Amino acid sequence: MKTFDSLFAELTEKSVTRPEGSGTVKELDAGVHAIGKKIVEEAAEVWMAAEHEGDDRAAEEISQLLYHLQVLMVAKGLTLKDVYAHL
Ligand SMILES: N=c1c2ncn([C@@H]3O[C@H](COP(=O)(O)OP(=O)(O)OP(=O)(O)O)[C@@H](O)[C@H]3O)c2ncn1[C@@H]1O[C@H](COP(=O)(O)O)[C@@H](O)[C@H]1O
Repeated sequence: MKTFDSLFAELTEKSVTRPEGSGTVKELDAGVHAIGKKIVEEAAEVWMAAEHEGDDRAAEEISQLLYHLQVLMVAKGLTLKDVYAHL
Protein backbone atom coordinates (compact mmCIF):
# COMPACT_ATOMS: atom_id res chain seq x y z
CA MET A 1 0.00 0.00 0.00
CA LYS A 2 1.19 3.51 -0.81
CA THR A 3 2.22 5.60 2.20
CA PHE A 4 2.71 9.32 2.75
CA ASP A 5 6.48 8.88 2.42
CA SER A 6 6.36 6.67 -0.68
CA LEU A 7 3.95 9.05 -2.43
CA PHE A 8 6.29 11.94 -1.67
CA ALA A 9 9.23 10.02 -3.16
CA GLU A 10 7.14 9.29 -6.27
CA LEU A 11 6.10 12.94 -6.71
CA THR A 12 9.67 14.17 -6.16
CA GLU A 13 10.92 11.81 -8.83
CA LYS A 14 8.19 12.91 -11.25
CA SER A 15 9.17 16.54 -10.71
CA VAL A 16 12.64 15.62 -11.99
CA THR A 17 11.82 13.12 -14.74
CA ARG A 18 8.66 15.00 -15.84
CA PRO A 19 6.87 12.04 -17.50
CA GLU A 20 4.29 12.81 -20.15
CA GLY A 21 0.71 12.81 -18.89
CA SER A 22 1.62 13.36 -15.25
CA GLY A 23 -0.99 15.42 -13.40
CA THR A 24 1.68 16.28 -10.86
CA VAL A 25 3.94 17.83 -13.49
CA LYS A 26 0.97 19.80 -14.84
CA GLU A 27 0.13 21.04 -11.35
CA LEU A 28 3.75 21.95 -10.59
CA ASP A 29 3.87 23.95 -13.82
CA ALA A 30 0.72 25.79 -12.76
CA GLY A 31 2.66 27.16 -9.78
CA VAL A 32 2.26 27.76 -6.06
CA HIS A 33 -0.72 30.09 -6.41
CA ALA A 34 -2.75 27.50 -8.35
CA ILE A 35 -1.68 24.67 -6.04
CA GLY A 36 -2.68 26.75 -3.04
CA LYS A 37 -6.15 27.28 -4.49
CA LYS A 38 -6.46 23.52 -5.05
CA ILE A 39 -5.51 22.90 -1.41
CA VAL A 40 -8.22 25.26 -0.18
CA GLU A 41 -10.77 23.55 -2.47
CA GLU A 42 -9.76 20.08 -1.30
CA ALA A 43 -9.80 21.16 2.36
CA ALA A 44 -13.40 22.30 1.95
CA GLU A 45 -14.26 18.95 0.33
CA VAL A 46 -12.68 17.16 3.32
CA TRP A 47 -14.83 19.21 5.69
CA MET A 48 -18.04 18.56 3.73
CA ALA A 49 -17.34 14.83 3.38
CA ALA A 50 -16.52 14.50 7.08
CA GLU A 51 -19.70 16.28 8.10
CA HIS A 52 -22.17 15.03 5.52
CA GLU A 53 -20.80 11.91 3.82
CA GLY A 54 -19.53 8.50 4.91
CA ASP A 55 -16.15 7.58 6.32
CA ASP A 56 -15.00 6.21 2.98
CA ARG A 57 -15.70 9.48 1.15
CA ALA A 58 -14.01 11.44 3.95
CA ALA A 59 -10.93 9.21 3.70
CA GLU A 60 -10.85 9.67 -0.08
CA GLU A 61 -11.03 13.46 0.21
CA ILE A 62 -8.33 13.42 2.90
CA SER A 63 -6.06 11.44 0.58
CA GLN A 64 -6.56 14.06 -2.13
CA LEU A 65 -5.77 16.87 0.29
CA LEU A 66 -2.58 15.08 1.36
CA TYR A 67 -1.62 14.67 -2.30
CA HIS A 68 -2.03 18.38 -3.04
CA LEU A 69 -0.12 19.34 0.11
CA GLN A 70 2.72 17.15 -1.11
CA VAL A 71 2.65 18.79 -4.54
CA LEU A 72 2.98 22.16 -2.80
CA MET A 73 5.92 20.84 -0.77
CA VAL A 74 7.64 19.69 -3.96
CA ALA A 75 6.91 23.04 -5.65
CA LYS A 76 8.48 24.86 -2.69
CA GLY A 77 11.45 22.49 -2.42
CA LEU A 78 10.38 21.43 1.08
CA THR A 79 11.31 17.94 2.27
CA LEU A 80 9.47 15.59 4.59
CA LYS A 81 12.16 16.34 7.18
CA ASP A 82 11.36 20.06 7.00
CA VAL A 83 7.74 19.32 7.86
CA TYR A 84 8.33 16.52 10.37
CA ALA A 85 10.58 18.90 12.33
CA HIS A 86 7.40 20.76 13.32
CA LEU A 87 5.27 17.77 14.32
N1 LIG B 1 -2.88 10.56 -5.12
C1 LIG B 1 -3.05 11.23 -6.15
C2 LIG B 1 -4.10 12.21 -6.27
N2 LIG B 1 -5.08 12.60 -5.42
C3 LIG B 1 -5.75 13.53 -6.10
N3 LIG B 1 -5.26 13.74 -7.33
C4 LIG B 1 -5.72 14.68 -8.35
O1 LIG B 1 -6.38 15.71 -7.70
C5 LIG B 1 -7.56 16.04 -8.39
C6 LIG B 1 -8.74 15.83 -7.46
O2 LIG B 1 -9.69 16.44 -8.08
P1 LIG B 1 -11.19 16.50 -7.61
O3 LIG B 1 -11.66 15.30 -6.95
O4 LIG B 1 -11.38 17.80 -6.96
O5 LIG B 1 -11.82 16.43 -9.02
P2 LIG B 1 -11.78 17.52 -10.08
O6 LIG B 1 -12.22 18.81 -9.48
O7 LIG B 1 -12.55 16.94 -11.21
O8 LIG B 1 -10.26 17.62 -10.51
P3 LIG B 1 -9.69 18.77 -11.37
O9 LIG B 1 -10.67 19.09 -12.43
O10 LIG B 1 -9.42 19.91 -10.42
O11 LIG B 1 -8.38 18.20 -11.91
C7 LIG B 1 -7.66 15.17 -9.62
O12 LIG B 1 -7.17 15.91 -10.73
C8 LIG B 1 -6.71 14.02 -9.30
O13 LIG B 1 -6.07 13.59 -10.46
C9 LIG B 1 -4.22 12.93 -7.47
N4 LIG B 1 -3.36 12.77 -8.51
C10 LIG B 1 -2.38 11.84 -8.39
N5 LIG B 1 -2.22 11.09 -7.25
C11 LIG B 1 -1.11 10.11 -7.19
O14 LIG B 1 0.10 10.77 -7.49
C12 LIG B 1 0.96 9.95 -8.22
C13 LIG B 1 1.47 10.68 -9.45
O15 LIG B 1 0.40 10.99 -10.28
P4 LIG B 1 0.68 11.55 -11.76
O16 LIG B 1 1.61 12.72 -11.60
O17 LIG B 1 -0.64 11.96 -12.29
O18 LIG B 1 1.33 10.45 -12.52
C14 LIG B 1 0.19 8.66 -8.55
O19 LIG B 1 0.60 7.68 -7.63
C15 LIG B 1 -1.25 9.03 -8.26
O20 LIG B 1 -1.98 7.95 -7.77
